[in-house]
Amino acid sequence: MFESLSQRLSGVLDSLRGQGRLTEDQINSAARELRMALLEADVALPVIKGFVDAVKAKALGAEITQSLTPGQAFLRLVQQTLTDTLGGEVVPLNLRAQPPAILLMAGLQGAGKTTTVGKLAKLLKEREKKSVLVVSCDVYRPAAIEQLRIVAGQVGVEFFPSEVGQSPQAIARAAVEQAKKTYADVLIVDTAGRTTVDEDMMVELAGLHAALDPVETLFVVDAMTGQDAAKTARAFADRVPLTGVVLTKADGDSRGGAALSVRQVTGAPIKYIGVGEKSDKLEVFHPDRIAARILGQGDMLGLIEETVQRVDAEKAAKLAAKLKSKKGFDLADFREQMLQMQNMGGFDSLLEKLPGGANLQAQLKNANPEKQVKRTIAIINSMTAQERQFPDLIKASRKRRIAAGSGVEVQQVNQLLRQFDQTRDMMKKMAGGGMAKMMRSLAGKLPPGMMPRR
Ligand SMILES: Nc1nc2c(ncn2[C@@H]2O[C@H](COP(=O)(O)OP(=O)(O)OP(=O)(O)O)[C@@H](O)[C@H]2O)c(=O)[nH]1
Repeated sequence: MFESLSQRLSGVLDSLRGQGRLTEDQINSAARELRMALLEADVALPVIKGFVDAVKAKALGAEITQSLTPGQAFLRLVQQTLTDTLGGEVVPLNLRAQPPAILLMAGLQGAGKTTTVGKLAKLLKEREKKSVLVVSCDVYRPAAIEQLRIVAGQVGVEFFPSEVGQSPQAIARAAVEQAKKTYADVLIVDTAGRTTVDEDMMVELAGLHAALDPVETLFVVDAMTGQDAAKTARAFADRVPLTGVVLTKADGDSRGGAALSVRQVTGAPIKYIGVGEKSDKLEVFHPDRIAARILGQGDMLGLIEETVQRVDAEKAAKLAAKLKSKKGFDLADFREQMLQMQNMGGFDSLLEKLPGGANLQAQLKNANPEKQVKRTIAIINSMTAQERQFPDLIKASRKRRIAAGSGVEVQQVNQLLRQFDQTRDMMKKMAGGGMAKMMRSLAGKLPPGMMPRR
């Protein structure tokens, strides 16, 4: 995410690290570098000016010039300014309305509106336990209505059919009636987008807004379009009161200009960030965590949340019980853990949240964890049930057979067995109550609604 900006900023900060003191000249030069990095990231000019002025003014103050570790103090200052520029605090989705809470989606064609409707519907259904109805008011393209129908089916929410030729407002009103009749908690209304901002689109959107009186009007915008994204958002915000922005395609090689400009240019907070095409690739936008990620500090809390959400709580509980039983932890359990890791949905998004910046991520990606997990599962699959239960008894001749059966070298079978031993030792230590303690303390730190409810 925002890789080039991340590298540029980390470069500026690295050059200050380890300095005993920072002179005014060094601060001015770092400020110039920051300005260049933000220009390259296609951040809107007034935002750059505000950012650099704020950093410079504070950096020249006593806190940094007299700090014993000025490089670190400067990093904290940039991180805080970056967080503020991205919006400061998380602004949660507002669903406080007489049901159905209506979410109106707006944006240009291809920005990712329909995909985002699906992602949002899934998130509300699975994490908030809301019943969701979706409807398309794109009466110009039957394919758009069909796309929403398919997306709704994929994420398992109700779809209200509409047809080309109907008026968008009539569709919207009928959908509200349907939502009331079926006691839906949330109604998400997808709208038609055009390739550029045009008057007809604005009039239609303003009409829909007036007819629906939505609790949220979310502007969906492609992060790849840089500061243009902020300008387009501004044009929309001038016509309908936007309550939030969804920044899509942040997984691409977007330079970061949209994320850094949108809040200040429109006043509307970024509420979600789209990080992939699949329906689970939508994250709540945490300005502080994104700032930390951009500066290579990682996002451990995000990583933990993602892990907790995706791990199957029931299986984890069974595993914990088994650890305490006489049988203990065996290779079948180890395989189960590997399958759960696969289930965590793409290692890329996990790696991105580790501290260490782009370089470490690249190194880890080269190690190809996905492939290693697959190989581990293949090796365990080639064993007999008894071997999985008592791996210590596997003889050399069997190791050769297992290696041949799973298409690997014997050395890799040995490596897996060593890895299993280490994991088993660790699990034994945790079984003494450590695991439960860790989970409880984690649960206390997570925002409500983040723990799995299975
Ligand atoms: N990589 C990536 N692709 C995305 C993301 N969100 C949407 N897309 C892709 O962007 C393309 C356009 O998305 P749509 O949801 O069809 O866009 P739309 O705004 O509804 O477009 P119209 O219906 O034409 O107005 C699709 O190929 C999506 O898969 C994202 O967060 N990451």
